[in-house]
Amino acid sequence: KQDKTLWIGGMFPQTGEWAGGEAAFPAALKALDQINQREDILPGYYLNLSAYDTRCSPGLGTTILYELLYNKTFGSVNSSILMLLGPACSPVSTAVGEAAKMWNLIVLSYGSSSPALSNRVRFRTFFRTHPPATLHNPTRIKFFDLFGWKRIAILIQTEEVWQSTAEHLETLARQHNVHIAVRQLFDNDPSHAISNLKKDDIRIIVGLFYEEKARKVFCKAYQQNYYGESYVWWLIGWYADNWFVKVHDVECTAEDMSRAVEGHFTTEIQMLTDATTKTISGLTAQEFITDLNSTLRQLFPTKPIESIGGYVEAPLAYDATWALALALNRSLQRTNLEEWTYGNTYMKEIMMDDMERTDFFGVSGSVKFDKLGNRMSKVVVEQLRNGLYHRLARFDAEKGSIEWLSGEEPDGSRCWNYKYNYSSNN
Ligand SMILES: CC1(C)CO[C@@H](CC(=O)O)CN1
Repeated sequence: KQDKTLWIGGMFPQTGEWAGGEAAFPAALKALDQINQREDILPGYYLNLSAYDTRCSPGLGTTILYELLYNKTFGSVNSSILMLLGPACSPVSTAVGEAAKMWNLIVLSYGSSSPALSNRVRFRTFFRTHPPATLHNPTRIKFFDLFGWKRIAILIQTEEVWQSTAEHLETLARQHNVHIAVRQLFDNDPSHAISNLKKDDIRIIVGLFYEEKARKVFCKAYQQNYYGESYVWWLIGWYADNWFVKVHDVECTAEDMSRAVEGHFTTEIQMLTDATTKTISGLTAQEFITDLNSTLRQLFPTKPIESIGGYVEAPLAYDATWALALALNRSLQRTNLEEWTYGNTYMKEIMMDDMERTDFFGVSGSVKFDKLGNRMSKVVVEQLRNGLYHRLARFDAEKGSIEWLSGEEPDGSRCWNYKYNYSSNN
């Protein structure tokens, strides 16, 4: 008996500001193949994906949305897409997510970090397996509490994602009687902001900026002698590992930069679980990555794996595809999805409810959404020592617990404890 087809849309950027679709699309297709082989998921149906390249452009993403909505005929039957997998880039998710709710279309992103997307009024039907950038903040506050760091500054590049993350950090800080003494914004040149931090004798700084600006910040900090053991920098952890010695765009040497950045902490969302247990797909996270690596080597034979767009986020795309299929599988028990049309708010409410029930173990860890449609994940804390990043701890924001990694727990004797047990009462 020929299975009937259910359609979903897909948006995967292959070029642009963030070409996250390069690795995310193959990962999503792997999940789709595995799902369509499972008799217990959407029995009697074949889940088909109509995917497009958004080039990380909001305008193109919007035209693709209309194409998906109004190109009523997929394959041989008239059908509407039940949900949208993607977009990846925040600006595209902002445009598409705001419009999609008007068609009662659920949007499940695997790559958008903008805190603005947590607005449940604007993005009523938006979910994401990629946590918002604000998820770093509870981890930062936890460490400030731990070390009695009471007086903090935030150095912010003027971009929506960083400014809204800073606002969230300030709100959290107030609840934990941590004082955000200074907020310094900069657009392109951080020199003035850094001299202000120095004038205010700030010692603990949270840096919210992209990698290219990070190099500018630390070259200026080096030149103003605003670095060393009396300063504790908290940076974003997903820059390239050697970001500070790629000195092509700053006037400092790799030596200067290495001295300026030595000892800083980073926070990064964990996107591939360390667990060795089988996930919803039957594969362990390692088996998934090994299989993905061999596929990516074939697709991009000349590119080093880590430089393929969305390589780090690929587990989020794989798990998003599973989350989408499992939600539809639940809805199938309650309503006839073949009769779905975009005006059917009754069916939309069922699918929303079933998406909100998402709760399974995937390759990126436990997959669940909070009431704003945000993924909750663990956050890894690292420290740069002698130019190499060391994993210190993993923080579970949901439980508020820190898991110290191999011998890094602060026992008062280790180098990093005396070095950074700095109490900024000044
Ligand atoms: C960790 C990062 C690089 C943050 O930006 C995301 C892309 C975006 O939010 O536009 C992808 N993942």
